[in-house]
Amino acid sequence: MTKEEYMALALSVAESTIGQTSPNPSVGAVVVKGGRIIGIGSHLQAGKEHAEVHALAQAGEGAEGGEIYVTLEPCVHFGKTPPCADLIIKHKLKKVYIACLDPNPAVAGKGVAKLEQAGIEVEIGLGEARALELNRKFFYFMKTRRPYVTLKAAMTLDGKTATSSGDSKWITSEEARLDVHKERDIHDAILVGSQTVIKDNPQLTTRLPQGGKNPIRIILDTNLSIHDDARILDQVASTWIICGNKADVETFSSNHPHIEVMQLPADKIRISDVLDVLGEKGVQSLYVEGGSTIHGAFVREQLFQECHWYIAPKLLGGANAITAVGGESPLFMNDASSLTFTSVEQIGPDIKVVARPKEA
Ligand SMILES: Nc1c(/N=C/[C@@H](O)[C@H](O)[C@H](O)COP(=O)(O)O)[nH]c(=O)[nH]c1=O
Repeated sequence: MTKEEYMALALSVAESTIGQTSPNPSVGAVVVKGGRIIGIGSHLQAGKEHAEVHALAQAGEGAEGGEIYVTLEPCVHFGKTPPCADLIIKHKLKKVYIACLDPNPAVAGKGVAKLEQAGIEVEIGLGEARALELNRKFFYFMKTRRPYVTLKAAMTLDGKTATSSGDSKWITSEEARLDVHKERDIHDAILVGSQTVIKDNPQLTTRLPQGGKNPIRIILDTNLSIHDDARILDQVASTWIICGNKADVETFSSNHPHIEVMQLPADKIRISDVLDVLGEKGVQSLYVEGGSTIHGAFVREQLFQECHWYIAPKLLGGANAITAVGGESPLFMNDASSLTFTSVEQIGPDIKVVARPKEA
């Protein structure tokens, strides 16, 4: 295998753990000696061993004089296990290939410096684009201390997410809705507005055949208006409610002591305040399932990093049907958010379009 192929293997191993390592990044490592793979490892869960620790444990003494391919710069800090840079030095590897540097400015380059000081050759950048993409959300959070926001909407071909009576069951297919649960599984949190809770009474849990992690359910509810029997108030998953400063938190909390309520200082909920609060709570990735008014707020304030549009081959019609992105229309087309399509894929009878705002 070529060095590109060894790094591609490390990247594949890292990609297979996306969503399960939060708040840590997903990392993969491959140890090679004499053209033979002698160790493969990935970071599987925050608090557990890093990828290099697993790969080097598998390689054992045979690692001496070998090379390691790692998708993120080896750490220099003492966590659950000693720094990976020290472990690589201890195993006397000859060369380290690093796909991308740590995004944290406090540690970026420190792992490389430590390895080079110990006389180990380091090559940076092999598979860098794929390494940056795989931890895109983590890197964004590290840089901004705000969650990476993905807007998700399911709509008819003419952009409707419900009929004028509010009916939306179902627009997209089972297969497309299953894909939504895969997205929920890899996100730290999911967010909807109180209108969606009142209209749809959603569970907002991850229901995959193979199981999965429930994201934290975040409800924007200015006046704590959701009904006491709403399903998201059950104890199947964590639920946080963000409300305005006029809401009667005391009464709500006495009725629902297990629900975390975050009261913002203003009477209206501003998305930028929501993202600051969630960032402080360590939420790195946020999946916004709407509805229309919520999407309108995120789009108007340009506070999203990605949108996933699931489009069904149906035409609903009706100027009074519910549109995917509500709120006020800008006066001019120039005021539209300019995006770039990053992928379009068919899922069953539907298509999933992923688009991102043009890099600022
Ligand atoms: N109507 C549709 C959706 N509807 C999305 C939201 O309006 C629902 O309230 C939410 O997904 C329900 O969450 P649950 O209770 O956990 O299943 N989403 C989709 O992908 N396709 C649809 O056709």
